Parts: sequence; structure tokens; C-alpha cells
Amino acid sequence: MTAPIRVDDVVLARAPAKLNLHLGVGPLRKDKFHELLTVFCALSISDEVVASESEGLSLEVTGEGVKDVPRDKRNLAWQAAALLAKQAGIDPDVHLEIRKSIPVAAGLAGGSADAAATLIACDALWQTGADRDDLVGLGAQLGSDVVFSLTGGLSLGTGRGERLSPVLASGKWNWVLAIAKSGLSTATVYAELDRIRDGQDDVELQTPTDLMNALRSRDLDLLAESLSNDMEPAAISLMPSLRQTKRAGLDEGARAALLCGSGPTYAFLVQNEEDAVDVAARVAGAGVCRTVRTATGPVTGARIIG
Ligand SMILES: C[C@@](CO)(OP(=O)(O)O)[C@H](O)COP(=O)(O)OP(=O)(O)OC[C@H]1O[C@@H](n2ccc(N)nc2=O)[C@H](O)[C@@H]1O
Ligand SMILES: Nc1ncnc2c1ncn2[C@@H]1O[C@H](COP(=O)(O)OP(=O)(O)O)[C@@H](O)[C@H]1O
Repeated sequence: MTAPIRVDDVVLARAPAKLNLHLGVGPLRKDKFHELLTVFCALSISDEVVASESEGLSLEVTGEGVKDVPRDKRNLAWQAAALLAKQAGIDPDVHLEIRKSIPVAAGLAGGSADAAATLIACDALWQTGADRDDLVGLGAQLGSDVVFSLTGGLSLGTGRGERLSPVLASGKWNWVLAIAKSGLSTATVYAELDRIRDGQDDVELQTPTDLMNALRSRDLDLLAESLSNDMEPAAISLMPSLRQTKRAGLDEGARAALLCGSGPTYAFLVQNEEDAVDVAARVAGAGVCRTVRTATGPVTGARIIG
């Protein structure tokens, strides 16, 4: 996290979308969350949050395809501001403008990015004196993915996804994102996975050694073989058209197709930008396509940019 800068009572923060390069889903825990073993990776698309001094808490959302994003306390960014203010013992006096670029309900952690950006923007605006551990603790209360949205880069996630350890690797990979026209609810996809597993409680989580080696050695072939997501059968069961999307990208030369989190976005790994253009053209019928890169630098989580 960068040191907070205060500019004319307005703070601008940015936080990235994520991919789960590996998503191992273990058994359902007593707290109704699943035990995970996942490798998170920040993507080069991000949302921005502008926090300005105001009386009371208010929120606006701008960008494409944002009509389904709540503008009230159901919004994770709203919850982030309210929680930080409560923790600091102050009133949540802020107007939040969320500038969305991350597709909504797409498995890319857009809401978590907004919550993370809001935490650091409001912390700077209100000068709460919270340290990084405080913000991480608040992030974990808001959602399982928010801690990664604060952290960025490349991390191994355990617990319900909130316990992170850095993966020491760097490199850039090209992906084409095939974004479906409608979203999938994370809770519904987890429930569908439980239904498919039908009470099987011996699911073992294993560290994805091949994936780690691929990332460290920047080996595209090994990376293509070692991407995996346990949620894929559940997402396809709920949205069977995903099968065609996956086929289309692979037929056009994508090296691998990875379902993003709980879906329904597919991320196609491609060798270079030329292949990205071909794959994007072929899967365009399935929804909007974007070409993005994974950014596996040291810190690309939520940060103040103005
Ligand atoms: C699947 C993943 C993979 O990174 O991402 P998305 O597809 O949502 O982006 C995450 O586990 C989503 O994390 P997040 O979106 O923060 O979910 P939360 O708000 O914490 O939880 C929403 C619901 O998902 C289910 N849930 C979430 C996390 C987890 N480890 N086990 C679960 O079973 C629970 O039903 C929970 O009530
Ligand atoms: N700031 C936000 N941006 C997007 N969606 C939000 C936000 N706050 C709450 N939501 C709700 O969370 C749901 C999941 O959105 P999102 O975080 O984009 O997807 P995912 O959990 O698949 O990564 C949305 O359908 C929306 O109702």
C-alpha cells in the first residue's frame, strides 16, 4: 500500500480485478464457507473510487453495464466506508463515486475491488490512523476476496480465501476475457457444487506444484496445462452455454480456458497479442471480449492514485 496523500478533500483510489489461476474447493465448513486453496493473480483492469468529503454517506456508480449495481448499503463499497467509520469512532461522512471497468458478477471480484479501494481512500480522507493490518482485518469482514483486492500481485490463498502468502514469481501473460451477458451469483455456484458433490466430504486440497513451477519459470506450456478451477462443473451446470464459449476459444487457438472464480467469465490464455485478436473475434458472440494482461508485480492491490 502506498502512503496516503490527501488532495483537496478528495481521494482517488484504484483496485484491480483478479483471476484464480488455481481454485481448489474443499469441504463446506461449519461457518458455511468452503475451505479453499487458491492462487490469486491481479489483472490489468481495475475500478476507481473517488471519495469526497460530504455530509452523511452517499454513493454513485458510473461505467458500462452498472445498472444492477446497488447504490445503497447493499454495495460493498458502502459497507466498507461504514465499517471503517465505525471502527474509527467517527461519522461516515463521504460521497463515493465508483467508476466501474470490472464487469459485474463475472467472477472477477469487482465488488471486492471497490471495497478495498474505498477502505484505503476513506482511510486517507478521514486520516483514521488505521494501519495495514487493521484494513486487512476490516477487508476480511467484508468478503473473502477483499484481502486479495487490498494486496494484489500474486498470492496463495487459504482459509476461505482471506489468508494470503505471496508467491514469488513475476511475468506477464496475455488473456482474452469472454464476459457473459448475465452474471452468476457466487453463493449459488458454491451451492451447486455441493449438490453435484452430493455429500462427498473427502475432498483434498493440494498445493498446485506444477502451476507454481510454471509461474516461476515463465513456462507457457506448463501454465496452460496446470490452470484449474473446481467450480467449473457447477458454473456449467447453471449456465450450459459456457461449454460453447469454452470450445470456441480453444478452437481458435487459445492455449487454455480458465473459468474465472465462480464464473461466468472465461479467461483464455493466449501466446501473444495476435492470437488474442483472433480468439476475441471468435468468442465475441458469447459476450463482450477484452484483452488483458495479468500483472504479477510486487504490489498491485488497492492504492491511492490522486
Ligand atoms: C469464488 C471466489 C474465488 O475467489 O470469487 P468470485 O467468483 O466471487 O469472484 C470467492 O471464493 C468468493 O469470494 P467473495 O465473492 O468475496 O465471497 P463472500 O462475499 O465472502 O461470500 C459469498 C458467499 O459465497 C460462499 N463462499 C464464499 C467463499 C468461500 N470460501 N466459501 C463459500 O462457500 C458463501 O455462500 C458466501 O455466503
Ligand atoms: N461495488 C460493487 N460492484 C459490483 N457489484 C456489487 C458491488 N457491491 C455489491 N455488489 C453486488 O455483488 C454481486 C457480485 O458482484 P461482483 O463482486 O462484481 O462479482 P463476483 O463476486 O462474481 O466477483 C453483484 O451482483 C452486486 O449485486
